[in-house]
Amino acid sequence: MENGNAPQAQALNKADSESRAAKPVLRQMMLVFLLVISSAVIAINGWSLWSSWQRTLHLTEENARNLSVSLARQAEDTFLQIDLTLQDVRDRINQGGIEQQAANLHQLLMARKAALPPLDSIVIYHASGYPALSSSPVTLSKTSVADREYFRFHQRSPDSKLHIGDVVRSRVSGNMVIPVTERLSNPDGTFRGVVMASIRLDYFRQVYDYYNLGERDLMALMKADANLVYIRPYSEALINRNISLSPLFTQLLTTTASGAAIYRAAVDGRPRIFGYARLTNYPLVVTAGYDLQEVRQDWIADSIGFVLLNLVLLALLFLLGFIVLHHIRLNLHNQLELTRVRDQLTHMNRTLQNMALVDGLTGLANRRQLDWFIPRAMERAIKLHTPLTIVLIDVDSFKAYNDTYGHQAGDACLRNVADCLNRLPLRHDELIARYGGEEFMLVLTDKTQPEAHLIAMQAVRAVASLRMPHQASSVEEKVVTISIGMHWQPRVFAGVLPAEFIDKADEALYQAKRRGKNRVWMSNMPPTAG
Ligand SMILES: Nc1nc2c(ncn2[C@@H]2O[C@H](COP(=O)(O)OP(=O)(O)OP(=O)(O)O)[C@@H](O)[C@H]2O)c(=O)[nH]1
Repeated sequence: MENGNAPQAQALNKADSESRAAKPVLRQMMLVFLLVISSAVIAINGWSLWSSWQRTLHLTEENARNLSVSLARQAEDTFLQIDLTLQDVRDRINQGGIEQQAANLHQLLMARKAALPPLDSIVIYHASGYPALSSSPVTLSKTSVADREYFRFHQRSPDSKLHIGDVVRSRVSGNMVIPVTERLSNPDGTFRGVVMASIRLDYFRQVYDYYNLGERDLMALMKADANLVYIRPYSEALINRNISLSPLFTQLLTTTASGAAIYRAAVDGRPRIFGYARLTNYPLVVTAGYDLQEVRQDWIADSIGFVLLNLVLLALLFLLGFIVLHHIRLNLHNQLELTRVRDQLTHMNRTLQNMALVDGLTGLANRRQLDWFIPRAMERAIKLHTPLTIVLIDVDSFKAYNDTYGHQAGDACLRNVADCLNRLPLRHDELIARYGGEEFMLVLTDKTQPEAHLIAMQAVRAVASLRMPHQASSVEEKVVTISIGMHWQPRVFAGVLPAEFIDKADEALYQAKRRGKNRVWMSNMPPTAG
């Protein structure tokens, strides 16, 4: 029975170790799954955020470019009106002189100034630099502008084109103004003077303030020589500053007249997303720049909800994964417990079964098993047309043995006899059982009569050869012996009862006893002494 426990214990250990081995594999699989999922979520979100940032940059560039183009058109319109006015004044002077039509020209200057809000004043200067006529209705200033950059430019240059000068503070009005001038030439080409329309810098402040921009965003109007004309946010210190080292002038404007790019502003070094446009007809450039840091902060503020939501989802996914893992572990543990309990029950069942079918003293099959076995053996013999033998064994003079050596010694004697019988060469479909008291029984299948008889003889000789002393024995050798009665049937027919077989064997045993014990008696064969 102990041997029967070993496979069960092995199976139990196997299931246990398999389950233990399954746990880390499952945990690893789940961790890999979570890792793959989280990597995918992070990658998708990263890609999505990157795309969103690129879209934001692209849109901001578009906005900056559109804004700069719009500012360029506005500037173009402003300067065109002034250009036309200056051309008109110059043409009239060329036709009729200044002094000759002073009253008319004065009226014209006043009318044009009134019609053009950006203008601070329109002044006609003599070649000496002193004003000849002005749009001002009051007394003419006596201040010379011969030292002004624009005046010296026209003195030097015979070019009759419109000139936009550096921003100056008007000596008449005190306002910061952009002098827009044209040269007046005598018929022989010599310098006759300058006609100037000054645009109030404040006008650009009004125009640029109209746009709704962030505090660090920037708009600027520059001359083509990279001198700043106006900048928002306004700083007087920056007016007329030259920013020719800006990438706008070193790279961008060298290839395209308008566009957008990210670069550090020359005025404060902050990176911005700039749109830029060069005016078509005038030597001016405008830029509009959105502060990159502010754009990024706005984008982060817009994206933070999305990122947080995804992080929460990721956290939930992990939580769910660990809950599932926990449940799988629990399930495995429960399965293992169930397997263990089932195996224990099976083991207990087998133990009970063995206890019910095995004789406690000798370890041989008991009477219950024998009663179950004989009908099966008979059925098999009927079906296969094979012989069947019942061998009944009785220990000789056993009462006397008990009386002589005691009941304990009697039990030991029975165990020795049982061991001896157990060593007989029986097949797996044959049985040796304790029939009751000091009686044993062999059920032999598919054996010829001589074969069966030989087995019985072997049993008698084997027990006698144990030479267990038995002083009270009626046998001459005074050792423990057995007597055997057996019945051999070449064919078993349906309807024959086990009791009929046993009775015949019992009768034969009686004969063996009667004829001196320590021998075999076969019901249908002559007796043979042991
Ligand atoms: N020690 C012991 N004795 C048992 C056991 N079962 C039966 N006996 C004894 O076996 C004896 C059987 O004696 P009997 O049936 O009179 O036959 P016998 O003395 O063997 O005489 P013969 O059969 O004629 O040889 C009885 O005294 C029983 O008490 C047992 O399990 N242990």
